[in-house]
Amino acid sequence: MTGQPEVQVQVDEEATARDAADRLLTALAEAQAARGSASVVLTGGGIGIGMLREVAALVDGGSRRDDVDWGAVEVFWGDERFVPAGDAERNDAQAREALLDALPLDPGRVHPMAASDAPEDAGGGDPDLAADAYAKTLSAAASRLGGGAAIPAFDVLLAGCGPEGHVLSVFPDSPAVHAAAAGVVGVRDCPKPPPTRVSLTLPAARHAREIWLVAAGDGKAEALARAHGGASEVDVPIAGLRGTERTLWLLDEAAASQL
Ligand SMILES: O=C(O)[C@H](O)[C@@H](O)[C@H](O)[C@H](O)COP(=O)(O)O
Repeated sequence: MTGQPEVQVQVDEEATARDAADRLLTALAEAQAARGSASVVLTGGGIGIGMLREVAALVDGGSRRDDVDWGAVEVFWGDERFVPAGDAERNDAQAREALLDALPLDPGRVHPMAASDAPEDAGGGDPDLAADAYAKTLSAAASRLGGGAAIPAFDVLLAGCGPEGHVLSVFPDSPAVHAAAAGVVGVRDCPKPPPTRVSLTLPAARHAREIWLVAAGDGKAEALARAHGGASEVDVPIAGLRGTERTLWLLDEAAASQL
């Protein structure tokens, strides 16, 4: 597991999202060159989706379009809002609108978390059932992509940061942050609406080769400083983000202002 994160700072949120997009295209292309496949874990939130729009701008007819063999990219989610399919609140709905629907992805390699109105045997109706269903999805993928028996060695896991240091749908001193096992959990009474979600645990996220925390705005500065200063992951969950090969914080000047 890597030590302190590598921090890269851009002038503002737009530049941070563009930098993250440029880096993601390079990382996916490098993963495919090295291993013949590439896997990315997407997240939600303003900059999590904003960077996907920047990827779309880079690949839309531009020189970067053919950098990545999109049919060989595996797409996962680090967390999802447990609402009906197609609900605009869903992270996968926002990702599809921002980027995915414009790419020649293999639908069989795009792995959304269950919607609340999915059939029960597909994880619908209860966030714990959805978590169990996603754990099975990850286990099947792990056998194809490599990594531990249950969790793939994701090439890049993207994460945002809340003002109190939450990441994915893992909040300070919550049941999810105390989940010691590498897995997927149902989240209830989430402080950030909508209240019911499904999320990877921090130990599951730490299977990723690279974890990129992408954050902007002075509202994140204190949490980032606390995490960088040694706070526990229970108190500041972003402190628990450590990739097996690299941990990268992509920040704007405001978010980095207290480091
Ligand atoms: O589903 C979600 O809401 C995200 O997974 C969440 O973890 C988000 O990334 C952070 O809350 C940052 O969101 P902003 O970038 O909008 O501040």
